[in-house]
Amino acid sequence: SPHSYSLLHNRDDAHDVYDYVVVGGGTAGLTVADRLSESGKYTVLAIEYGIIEPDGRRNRTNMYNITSVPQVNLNNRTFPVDVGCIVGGSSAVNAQGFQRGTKRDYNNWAELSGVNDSSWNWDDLQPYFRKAIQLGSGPHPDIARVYNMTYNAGSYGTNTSKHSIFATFSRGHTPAIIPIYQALRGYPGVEIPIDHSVGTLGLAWTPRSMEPISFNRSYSRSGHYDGLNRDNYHLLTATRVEKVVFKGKAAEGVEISPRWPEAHEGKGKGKGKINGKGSGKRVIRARKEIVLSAGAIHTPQILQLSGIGPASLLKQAKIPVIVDLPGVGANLQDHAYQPAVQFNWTTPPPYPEVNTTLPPIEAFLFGPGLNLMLGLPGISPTRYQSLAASYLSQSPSEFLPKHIHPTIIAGYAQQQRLYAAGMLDKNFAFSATGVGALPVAAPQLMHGLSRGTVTLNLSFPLSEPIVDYRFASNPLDLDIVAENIKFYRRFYTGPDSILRQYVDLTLGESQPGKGYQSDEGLKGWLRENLVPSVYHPSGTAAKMAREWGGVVNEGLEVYGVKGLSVVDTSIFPTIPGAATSMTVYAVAEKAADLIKARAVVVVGF
Ligand SMILES: Cc1cc2nc3c(=O)[nH]c(=O)nc-3n(C[C@H](O)[C@H](O)[C@H](O)COP(=O)(O)OP(=O)(O)OC[C@H]3O[C@@H](n4cnc5c(N)ncnc54)[C@H](O)[C@@H]3O)c2cc1C
Repeated sequence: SPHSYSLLHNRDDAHDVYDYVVVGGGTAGLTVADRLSESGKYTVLAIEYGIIEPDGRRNRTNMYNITSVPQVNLNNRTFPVDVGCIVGGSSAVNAQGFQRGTKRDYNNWAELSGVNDSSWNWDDLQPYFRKAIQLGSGPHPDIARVYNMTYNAGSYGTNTSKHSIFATFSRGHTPAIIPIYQALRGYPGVEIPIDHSVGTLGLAWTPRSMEPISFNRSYSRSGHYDGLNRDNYHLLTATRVEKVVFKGKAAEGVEISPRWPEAHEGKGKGKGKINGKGSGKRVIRARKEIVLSAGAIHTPQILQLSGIGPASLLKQAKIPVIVDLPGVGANLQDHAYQPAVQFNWTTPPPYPEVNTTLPPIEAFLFGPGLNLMLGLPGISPTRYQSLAASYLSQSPSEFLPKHIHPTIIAGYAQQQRLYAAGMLDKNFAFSATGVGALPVAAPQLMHGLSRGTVTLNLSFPLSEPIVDYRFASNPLDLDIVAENIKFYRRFYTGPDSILRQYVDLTLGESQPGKGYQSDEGLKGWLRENLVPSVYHPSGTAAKMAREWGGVVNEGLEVYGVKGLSVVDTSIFPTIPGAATSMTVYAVAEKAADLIKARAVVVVGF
């Protein structure tokens, strides 16, 4: 019966009312649902469109099928918008790089709250990073010795319970990366932090979201769902939340529909339950709170379908307006992926004999977790100040969508002020590159200046939303990425480079190629080749002041209504200069504490 088994195969098995309904059984959703149900005091239902499947299979059945609109500044190319559609969400399918942003990233979040005493800053978030992420294991001692690999154990928790998320360092042993590693260590502008978890940048080793010993994926399902078996916690899969239903301004419940006409799981394996009743819609109510954790693409869609969003858009869609919140679906950010700057060795540099019993692994392109993260002063010592000055001189509305609401412009003006300061800071990332054994560098742009949108498809509101990254709508984005290319050209072949004896720029540069020397030439190449997303969408229901286009307050509660909160990457006011999953776990841990603190205990199911 559903009372003793937490996975519901059919929506008809769910109760009519729970204390909490969590929408989305993804990275944040399963974390929050675990924390809200762990005391046993509250009943919790998590609702997930995906099903229980093996992790890591990047195919179309565990990924939504969404394509961006043509990107006008990238030669009208379109891009896949990959988001996990599976229990565990994107944490079940992601690339497992595990990092947090720098101090400035989270201190900016506090600034963008518009309140003086915001606890969403670097210092106040660190205990939540330690609660969220346990140190699986540090590097193997041989690797630490050979590669000077250091890490800060104190950045992680020490819990070894299997109901945890683990950060584990690589056991990869790749002697062929040593020459590039040594050359980077001595290169001007490259600092050596203890690791990237301490809030500063440079050349350091990054763990992965892996369990120790087994090296299996550590993700929200393994750490926050498998084996919990709590009577007060149900997970309903293969079920779509279409919208939140209101009584006045109070969120009462969610309207759900089955993913398939007869929603059930385990078809053909004797596990599923088919009762033929699964095709209609149904409302499930929440006594205390509905938590939207559907991710940065679907959370804004659900809000808009529920009547919370820009009033002008809702009117066009003929959706009654519950609250006019122009920020819903605005402020979309991601990290952009720059195709590799690629050289060929004339003769590869020799690497030393390494005394270890570890088997070597091949890590030619990305290496065993060695990452170079740079701020703009490190990338472009000659231009960073002028780039910051020209950014600051822009009118904030200049590159936002036309006719955008004034509150969005006001919020962007704040972001612009903070990013212009960040451009002068060597610890505010504009470039992150995995380091491997080949003379190839494919940096990500970590703080784009453009802002995109997620909006309802007005013709088919229940189909996938319209995603527009609007990448390079702010032309300075391409200038910054061009500086990244020039950094790697200098590193491999410039006068300071100790690698230049192995690479000849004129002969060895296979990409972009020696034909692309001018800034205009490089930017043209980027328009044809750059990818605006590495699947880290963020910011579409931002925790910012309402007069700055914010959607949720300091408690992550949606402005203007009661009983509705958002906990996922949508609430990031600005994207951190780091892959996003570690941060969303910390956000979910903090959110669970905030939600519990405002709960009043009610007894009974
Ligand atoms: C291919 C890929 C590679 C990545 N690589 C990395 C990496 O190396 N390192 C890193 O840190 N980050 C990486 N990321 C990003 C990171 O995984 C995400 O930022 C993070 O997991 C998002 O968490 P979330 O809780 O916001 O959303 P998700 O984990 O995406 O969860 C949202 C959940 O809501 C469900 N849902 C959506 N709509 C509905 C609805 N209407 N009804 C019911 N359920 C719904 C979805 O199915 C999903 O399970 C990657 C992501 C992808 C897709």
